[in-house]
This record gives sequence, structure tokens and C-alpha cells, in this order.
Amino acid sequence: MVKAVVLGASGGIGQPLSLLLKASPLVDELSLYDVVNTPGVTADLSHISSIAVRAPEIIQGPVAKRQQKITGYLPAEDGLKKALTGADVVLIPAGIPRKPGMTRDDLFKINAGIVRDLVKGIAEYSPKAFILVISNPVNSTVPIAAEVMKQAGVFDPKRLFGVTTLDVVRAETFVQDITGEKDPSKTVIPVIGGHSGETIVPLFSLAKPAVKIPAEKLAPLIKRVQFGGDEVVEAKGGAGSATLSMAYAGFRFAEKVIKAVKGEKGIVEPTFVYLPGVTGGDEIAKETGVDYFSVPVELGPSGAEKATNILPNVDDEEKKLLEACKTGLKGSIEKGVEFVHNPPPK
Ligand SMILES: NC(=O)c1ccc[n+]([C@@H]2O[C@H](COP(=O)([O-])OP(=O)(O)OC[C@H]3O[C@@H](n4cnc5c(N)ncnc54)[C@H](O)[C@@H]3O)[C@@H](O)[C@H]2O)c1
Ligand SMILES: O=C(O)C[C@H](O)C(=O)O
Repeated sequence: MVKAVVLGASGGIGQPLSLLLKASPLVDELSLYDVVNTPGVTADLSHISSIAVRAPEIIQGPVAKRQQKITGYLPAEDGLKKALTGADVVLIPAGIPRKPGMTRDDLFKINAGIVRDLVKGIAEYSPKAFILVISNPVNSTVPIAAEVMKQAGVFDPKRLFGVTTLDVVRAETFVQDITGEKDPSKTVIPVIGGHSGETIVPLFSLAKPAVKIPAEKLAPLIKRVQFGGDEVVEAKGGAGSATLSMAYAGFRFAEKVIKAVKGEKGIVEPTFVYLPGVTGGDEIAKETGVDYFSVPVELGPSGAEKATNILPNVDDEEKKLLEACKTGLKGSIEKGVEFVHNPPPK
């Protein structure tokens, strides 16, 4: 039985993400939490006739179908506690999005506190849940989540993920314009580092199968992946940032976590993790000089089971990108850690 929870479920990402989770046969129970509108979103989704299935290829035995359960809560009457109790996977897209001219770091002032308080709830009501952080700035909100869990004495680094899948999805999509690949999701492109501008490092030299990118097209392609978020923010003209593509990406990552937990083998996905807590991560932390980094991670029943060090395989141009990435990441990580230990006065 899998209970998935969305914190920030009424928002631009929260609603389509909840729809995808409601339509997924991997989810038995879906619980929605937001400071507004959850009764409406929950009532709406509750009319969908989807069912939960235990696929025989994942779990031995005959296919068992069950009716899904959906619940929705507001903060009143212990809503957060009720939403989180019994949670297996918690996705957090709560918080404000960017407007044109803003950086993700400009969101820190408001979103840092939102993520801290929601993770305090997770530490109390569902400390063993897998936590998938979507709220920006991810480079800081994931360290915030880790510090809150540490303070509560329940931090398991294998269970905390910064969702960077949208960068992978963008790399797959944008490279298609050059290669003409008909099914972009068949091209695996590792995107490592963090989730903002130059901290996003797509590694086209390590694409599988290999891709041929003309030299003059490579730099613009890398830039487009790094600044893909800005493209959407500009196009929306003040109405927010990527929501639909993010819901797709968030669901894609959540589905992989759930499948791995259910026993499916060989699932490897880039995700922003606390390196010292994941097997293989120490070496990467030493090489990058930072404790948090997105790398391809093997997922399994206990979560992030192994971090893959692909740094020795990158080419010289990518090495330069990595230098800029490390510098950018360091400050954002420290800012998140500091926020939990020395919160600014209210
Ligand atoms: N990781 C990524 O790749 C990625 C991609 C896109 C957007 N984002 C980030 O996701 C966040 C959400 O974006 P959006 O477009 O859905 O924004 P949105 O404003 O449409 O929705 C955010 C929702 O969070 C809710 N919320 C606010 N405070 C809350 C709290 N304390 N508890 C519960 N819910 C709360 C709001 O009521 C709202 O419904 C932003 O920070 C955005 O930058 C991340
Ligand atoms: O760009 C943003 O602010 C949202 C998100 O991080 C994205 O990459 O689309």
C-alpha cells in the first residue's frame, strides 16, 4: 500500500501533480494539503474512477485491484497531521514561484520558512516518508529540509531528494531538435549539480546512446537547459513559472521512487542528495567540495542506495561548467543550513 501526500496541492504544480498521482495505479491513497482550496481540488479529483493495481511484474502474485482513497486538508483541525500520518512519499511544491526578473534565490525569503515548517510536520508525523522537495530555491530548500530532520533526530539521507528531473526532461527534449530523435525519453542525458542557472550541468558528452551535436550548437543547447526555467517565466509574463512540465517531471521521479521501493531493480535517476549519507557520495563530496549535489542515484527499497560518480568521465568543457556550478552551489547550501540554525528575526 502506498500513501502519497502533496503539500501545496492547490497550486500551479500541485494540481496537475495530484492529477497524475490520482491516475497512477501505483498510488493507493492520495492526501492533499494546502493553505487554500484543498476541499475543491479533492472533491474534483475524487470523481476520477482510477484504481490502484499491484502489478505482477513488481510484486509476485495475482494482479490485485483496489479502489483508491483520496483525502484533502487545510491547516485547521490538525490538517497537516492528518495529511501526513501514514505517508510513504511526500512531495513538496508549496511556495511562491518566480516572476520575470527574479532569480530562484529571490524566493528564499518566503519559501525557506514554508519548507522548514512543512518538514517539521514530516519529522513529527511521518519521519520515515520519502521526501521529494520541489519548492525553490532547491539548492537551499533541500539543506533546510535536512537540517530540520537532523534537529528532530530523524534524518535519513537516503529518504530526502531534491527534484531536478525537470532539467533532465528539458535536456532530453531540447537535444531532440538537433538529433531528430523521435522518442527523446530514450536518450539518457545525465544532468548534475544543482537546480538554478549555472549550477545546472547537462553532460551531453555522456548521453546514452551517444548524440552528435555540431560544435556551434552545443553552447546554446547547454544554456537553454540551464536557463529553461527563465524561458517559461518570461512566456508566462508574471503568471508564474513552469507548472505542467514540472508536474510531469515530479510525477516521473515519484513514480521511479515508488517502483524502486516496491522492488523494481536498476532504476537510476539524477537527484539532489546529501552526499555524505549516500553510499558512494563521500568521494563525490570530496571532489566537488560540497555536501549536496545532483548525481545519478540508484534507487531501491531504502531510497537513494548508491550515488554514481561520473565526474571523472566528463570532458574538458564540462569540467569548466562544473567549476562555475560548485561556486554557485556552495553559498546556496550554506544559506539553507544557516537559516535553520540562526533564523532571521520575524
Ligand atoms: N524543482 C523544480 O524543478 C521546480 C520547477 C517549477 C517550480 N518550482 C517551484 O515550485 C514552487 C511552487 O510553484 P507553483 O507554480 O506551483 O506555485 P503556486 O503559487 O501556483 O502554488 C504554490 C502553492 O503552495 C501553497 N502554499 C503556500 N504556503 C503553503 C504552506 N505553508 N503550506 C502548504 N501550502 C502552501 C499555495 O497556497 C499554493 O497553492 C515554487 O517555489 C517554484 O519555484 C520548482
Ligand atoms: O524557473 C523557475 O523558477 C521554476 C523552475 O525551477 C524551473 O526550472 O522551471
